[in-house]
Amino acid sequence: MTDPRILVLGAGGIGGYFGGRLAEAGADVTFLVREGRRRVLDERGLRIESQFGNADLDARTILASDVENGYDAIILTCKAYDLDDAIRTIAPALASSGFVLPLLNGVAHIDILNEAFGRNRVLGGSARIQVALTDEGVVRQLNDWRSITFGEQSGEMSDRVGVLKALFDKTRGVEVHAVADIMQRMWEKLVHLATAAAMTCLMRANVGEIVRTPDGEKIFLGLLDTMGHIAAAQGFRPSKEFIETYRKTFAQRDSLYTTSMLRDVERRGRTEADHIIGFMLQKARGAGVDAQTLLLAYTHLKAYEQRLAAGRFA
Ligand SMILES: NC(=O)C1=CN([C@@H]2O[C@H](COP(=O)(O)OP(=O)(O)OC[C@H]3O[C@@H](n4cnc5c(N)ncnc54)[C@H](OP(=O)(O)O)[C@@H]3O)[C@@H](O)[C@H]2O)C=CC1
Ligand SMILES: CC(C)(CO)C(=O)C(=O)O
Repeated sequence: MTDPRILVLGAGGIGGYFGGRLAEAGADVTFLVREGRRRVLDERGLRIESQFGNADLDARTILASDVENGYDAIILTCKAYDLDDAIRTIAPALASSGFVLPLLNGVAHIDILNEAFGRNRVLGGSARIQVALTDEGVVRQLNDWRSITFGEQSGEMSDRVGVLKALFDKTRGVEVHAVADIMQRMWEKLVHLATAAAMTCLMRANVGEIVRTPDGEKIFLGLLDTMGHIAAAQGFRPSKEFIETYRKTFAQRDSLYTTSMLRDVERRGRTEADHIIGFMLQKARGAGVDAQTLLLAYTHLKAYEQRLAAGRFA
């Protein structure tokens, strides 16, 4: 597999950025999108705005109704609430020797994908980036985070992981890591994201705005510890280095850092509350970890969902 046919499901923030960077570097990339996104891509092309270089690309797109078999790699970039539909859509596209690389936040989707495709056809993956799709359909990168990390669930350094890494190595604006401990990395990312998303959504503020309140830093760091205990109870204790890094991140008084979940709330969209915050709460309960702030954040997001569903936002 030297020049894999790659299908990227979704051309939103993550799919548009990483798929776009691969296409820009000459990889064989097709985007599987829905009608609305296709219209924008056909009219305006795929535009990436980034401090690592803007790009205007003619993205090759297909709809679910056009799907044919034969893709060697499918990069899955939907939100968790679209996962079931996405699985149904990509299943006929995956070549018999092909694999799926999901870039969703969280870890719960891995079991679902394993069930659908078999564990040996599903890589683990994680993206550390802040990127959003603007109202005009532009993929806008918001800071200098730009890494993608992936690997076999088994830990093997397989040829297909090497091929994918080599393709990303050719791109600009992407740092790529092929790793032998992807599940540990995904859990660490979940500890980071769940802490950041719970706090930014609960307070409707960025990290700096929270830290500058009298007790914000204490609550933030307490929640980071709680998330670490939850991960440890699942067999994925975050490393000391990881905790030290994020203790600094969540104590930074001038930080402008926000999360994609807060951006979803602010645009009155659906969130991944169940997949990220609800999942961690459920694991906390199972392990007997005290998680009051997490419970509050989850309740807050579920109340928001009800208000959204009832159309009670002006
Ligand atoms: N944005 C960020 O900074 C980061 C996001 N993540 C994670 O990455 C994942 C994706 O997030 P993000 O890119 O921001 O989300 P977006 O909403 O920007 O993009 C998701 C895209 O997937 C498309 N999609 C969903 N289902 C289908 C389907 N069946 N067929 C075709 N297209 C489909 C959606 O299409 P449509 O427009 O038609 O609904 C949408 O454009 C999430 O799990 C998120 O938590 C991880 C790190 C950072
Ligand atoms: C935590 C962060 C910013 C890191 O990539 C993220 O994943 C998100 O906002 O969804």
